[in-house]
Amino acid sequence: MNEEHAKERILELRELLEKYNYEYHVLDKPSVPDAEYDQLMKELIELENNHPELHDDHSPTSRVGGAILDFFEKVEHTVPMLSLGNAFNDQDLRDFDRRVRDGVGDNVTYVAELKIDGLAVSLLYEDGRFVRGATRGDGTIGEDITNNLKTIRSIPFRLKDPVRLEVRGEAFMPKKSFQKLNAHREEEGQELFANPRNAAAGSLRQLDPKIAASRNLDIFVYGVGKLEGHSVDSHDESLTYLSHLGFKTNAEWKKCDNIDEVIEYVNGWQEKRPDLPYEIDGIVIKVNSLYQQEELGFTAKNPRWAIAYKFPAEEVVTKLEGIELNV
Ligand SMILES: CC(C)(C)c1nc(N2CCN(c3ncccn3)CC2)c2cc(C(N)=O)c(N)nc2n1
Repeated sequence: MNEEHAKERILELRELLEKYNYEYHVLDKPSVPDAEYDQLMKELIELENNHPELHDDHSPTSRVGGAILDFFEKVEHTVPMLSLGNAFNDQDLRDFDRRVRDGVGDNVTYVAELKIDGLAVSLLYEDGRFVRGATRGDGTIGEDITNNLKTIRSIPFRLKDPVRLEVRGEAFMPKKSFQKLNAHREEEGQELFANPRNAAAGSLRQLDPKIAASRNLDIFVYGVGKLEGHSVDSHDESLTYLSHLGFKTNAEWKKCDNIDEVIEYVNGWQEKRPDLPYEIDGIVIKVNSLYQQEELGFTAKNPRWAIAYKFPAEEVVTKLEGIELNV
């Protein structure tokens, strides 16, 4: 194929694949089967390899994780990603509720949500386009894993509104994908992952994005770090807005009018936990009003307006060379 023709074909494929990618990742309504998409992508990768002079960072090939990185760039979070205080029983939750009501009075409602057991990440959007994704790291400095996060299909590349937004979420590996991955690794005589959280973290820390792309990772977004171009007054409103924008939020969250309803929700999910298709390690409880969150503020490292109720570790039976251990 001569130079002129190759350039034409590359530009044509880039446009076509961007359209298909937008349909698949944002509209979730692909107009071509995956096999056709993959075939066109393969053709473009080949053509671009033969014509490095036509390289373009915003080619669709950059989405499927072309270049293997030597290291991850450091990223400073504009709004630090805090950690959470823990509660281990009902009394801890009642103590938390008392502290909150001492701070803001008795007219307080909570939002309770499942605590997804994965890896906390932050996604940055400018003009409604996904520009960068990073690990939580130590809460202030994380690692740029944009290329790996691009392989998570539930991360929208373009939002419904052109907002500048930093959104937080938990990337995770569904239980079924974890079981399949470990079964494959066992066949290959490779070391197994201990749990889905380690498998998700290990996958997102791969320098070769093609490996992350093969791990069927997913994400639930749970909060906003920074939001320009729109305003919300409460946490339940921000969750609703995030799903309007095209994000995947966890549908099990519940607005609770008092701590008794929170305790009921916590006990309910402690029972239903094994039936979920993903792992959770507890429940996160947040004061719903953003104004009251502001009033309550933070301790040295945790918000006073949120707490994580931790479930006891699940009974796991580990077969170790035929010896049954209950750990
Ligand atoms: C925005 C706040 C601070 C209230 C907050 N912080 C969270 N986390 C902080 C601690 N994180 C953390 N991670 C590693 C080491 C220390 N802390 C991991 C995220 C939340 C995690 C989940 C979840 N997992 O499903 C959730 N539904 N809501 C959260 N909300």
